[in-house]
Amino acid sequence: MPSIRVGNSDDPFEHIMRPPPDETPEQKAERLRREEEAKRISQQIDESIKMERIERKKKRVVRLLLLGQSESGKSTTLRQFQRLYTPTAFRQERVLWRSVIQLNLIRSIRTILDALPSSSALGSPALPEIRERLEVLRDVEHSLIRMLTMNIYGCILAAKAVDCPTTNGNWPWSDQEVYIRPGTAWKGALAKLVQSMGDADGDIPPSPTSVLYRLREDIMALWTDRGVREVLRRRKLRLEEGPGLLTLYACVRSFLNDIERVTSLKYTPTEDDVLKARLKTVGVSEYKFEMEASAGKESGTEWRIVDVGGSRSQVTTWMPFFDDVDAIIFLAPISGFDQVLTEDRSVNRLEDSVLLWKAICSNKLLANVELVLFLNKCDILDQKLKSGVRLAKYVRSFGDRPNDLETASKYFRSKFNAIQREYSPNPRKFYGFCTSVTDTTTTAGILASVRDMVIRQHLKQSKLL
Ligand SMILES: Nc1nc2c(ncn2[C@@H]2O[C@H](COP(=O)(O)OP(=O)(O)OP(=O)(O)O)[C@@H](O)[C@H]2O)c(=O)[nH]1
Ligand SMILES: [Mg+2]
Repeated sequence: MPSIRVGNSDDPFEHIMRPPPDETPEQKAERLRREEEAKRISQQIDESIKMERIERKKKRVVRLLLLGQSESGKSTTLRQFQRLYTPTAFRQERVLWRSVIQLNLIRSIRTILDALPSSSALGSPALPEIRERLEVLRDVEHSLIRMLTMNIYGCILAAKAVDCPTTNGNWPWSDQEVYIRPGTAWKGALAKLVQSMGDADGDIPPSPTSVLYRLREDIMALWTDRGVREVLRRRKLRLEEGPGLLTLYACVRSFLNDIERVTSLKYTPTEDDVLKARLKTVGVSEYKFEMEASAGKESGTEWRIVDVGGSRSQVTTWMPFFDDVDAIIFLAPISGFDQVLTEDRSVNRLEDSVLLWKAICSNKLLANVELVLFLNKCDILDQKLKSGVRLAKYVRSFGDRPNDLETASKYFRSKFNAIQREYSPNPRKFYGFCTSVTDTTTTAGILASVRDMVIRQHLKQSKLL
């Protein structure tokens, strides 16, 4: 490329910038003033670029991965993070969960209806009529699923024939569980849908809210009927009572302990309801947020929490996220010692968790990643043991230790710790907590410890780089 040579200078701009030869003293003073001003502005810009760079370096992006089998409590843990660290957004989104919670409740009622024998010689004399009136809930369930699936633009939510056992499978939707696709887009889509309905309740016809309200007495009568309870007991539809939550069977979540509240016309989910709602995850989603100043932490810390689908077919999607992660929270729902996986009824839930834990501990890609173990669903474990289920019957090595929560959780903790010690490629510290992630008070303290540990680990890693 030809160069422009003017005078003795190699600088092509000198020629352009050189003052005119006939410059008057006034013009010169004005030029110098302008040059001084330009220099000041340029220095200001340089300074702000420098500051921005320092800020960017200081800004922490911490990555946390949630792992564990399906229904272990990963998404619930993520919601706890959201509740604690982005409380405003979490509160605002509560209304979007109403349809999911209504569906959870209706599912449980339908499971009970399906479990009842057709003979009318059962429970109170009014039961046959009650059952007949409740049949309409099948249609409501159908329309709620449709709304949560096809009607939401682009099938952001989807219903799929999954692994969910049914009592008699004679209903077209009985083996389907609604799940969410990755990302938070479903919330936006649902918000738009609720808005577009235009009515105060945000329902679609037939309004699930009004049907549930009309049937609330019947629902309560069904749920409290002694004959019905006896059938559920005989058919081994185990009732797992959590605080305010009652779980029927492995895959059916319900709000049967809150019928009056959930079926009211003005029902808006509470924060606890959102934590207890069941919406299966399929795929992997990264949730980004900055801690709100109101959450008591400095803003500017960006968190990226990855929530994965835990069912067996989903495990292969975890791998790409092993790179560049600061810490992993692994959830093992220890209440599942006497349960099987919904997707493979030949596999014991606890055994599956142990195998997954072993695989994570021994993974070379994760050799320097901190592992935090949540022995989850301790509330259900407690109730199970108190109701007389003997742990040693399912876990022989538990032997004749006392059949209580404290002994059982200590036992599990030491077993998981031993696996971690044996299989980790490099020695690592063991962080093991007994959790009930639906419980906000205890979980808040645990998540604060995890947060501090993750930030410490992140800083340590940054210094090593
Ligand atoms: N009682 C009780 N219920 C819990 C606990 N943790 C989670 N749950 C409930 O168990 C159900 C499953 O929890 P999720 O957080 O959806 O499970 P997940 O691991 O995300 O499951 P996938 O998305 O299928 O992988 C939800 O209804 C939760 O409210 C707990 O500690 N105690
Ligand atoms: Mg999930």
